[in-house]
Amino acid sequence: MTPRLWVEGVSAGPGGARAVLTGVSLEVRAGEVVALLGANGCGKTTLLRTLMGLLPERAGRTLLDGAPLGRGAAARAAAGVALAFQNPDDQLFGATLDEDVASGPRAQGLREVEVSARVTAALASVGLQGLGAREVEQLSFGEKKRACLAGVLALKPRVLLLDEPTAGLDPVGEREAAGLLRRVARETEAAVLVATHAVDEVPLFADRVAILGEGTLLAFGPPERAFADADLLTRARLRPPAAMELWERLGVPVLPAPLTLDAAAERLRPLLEARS
Ligand SMILES: Nc1ncnc2c1ncn2[C@@H]1O[C@H](COP(=O)(O)OP(=O)(O)OP(=O)(O)O)[C@@H](O)[C@H]1O
Repeated sequence: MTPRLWVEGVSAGPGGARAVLTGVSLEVRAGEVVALLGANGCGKTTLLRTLMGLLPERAGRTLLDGAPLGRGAAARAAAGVALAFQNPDDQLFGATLDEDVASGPRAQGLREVEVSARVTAALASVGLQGLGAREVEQLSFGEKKRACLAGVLALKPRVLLLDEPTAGLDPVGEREAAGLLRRVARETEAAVLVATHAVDEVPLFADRVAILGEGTLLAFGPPERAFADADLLTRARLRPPAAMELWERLGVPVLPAPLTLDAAAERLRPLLEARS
């Protein structure tokens, strides 16, 4: 099946600087969530901005449902690509939350009744219902991060690029966001690519994981495979999810290691019960 988003040998870099990333190839299927991991400065934001058309591809190409995407952010937005920025102040410009989230659907030329329905649904899905009249400037940082997510959800994009959407959220909010990402991908059939440092949450929301490092893509596959190579993770300045690390530190011989705390608990419980 043709993937919704197909990144083929893309090299990317900001401004006049040399390419930060070379020859990155990955794909995101419709309804799938792919987590983009890597150390600070490895090029996650650069890749997302390039896919959005805010930076030119220095080599390679990007396809949507098998057709090459046009150049530039306007062409890519019109094709259904949307990016939620890492820094909310780069994205939010409406006076109130309602106005901000409405601006995207309004620019798509939708009727006001549909715009209003999209705003209500988007704010509810990120847990900001009832705050629509609040001034954007008054929102807390975590609320601004949710507002950024609401803004792109309201666009109903075919490809959703999210730059560290959970950074700055409280721990419960971080878990809720993981569930939300999975639900959004499944329900809207969007291809979702998420740059993140939240390794413990990644197995909760990502179908596949792309690891960036050393100026390129070091691994791409399901979480249990992408996190399996300890040397590769060290080179990428990453660590596996805590549940997997615990398994390794305890030296549990039963592999594969669990990826989540729930999975670890389920596997350890019978062992502990057998001892008591
Ligand atoms: N306008 C620019 N000119 C020159 N270099 C830049 C510019 N913008 C970013 N860079 C550099 O490009 C590299 C990649 O930055 P990028 O923001 O893509 O990293 P990142 O993986 O998103 O990092 P983080 O996890 O810290 O958000 C960094 O070394 C950064 O300093």
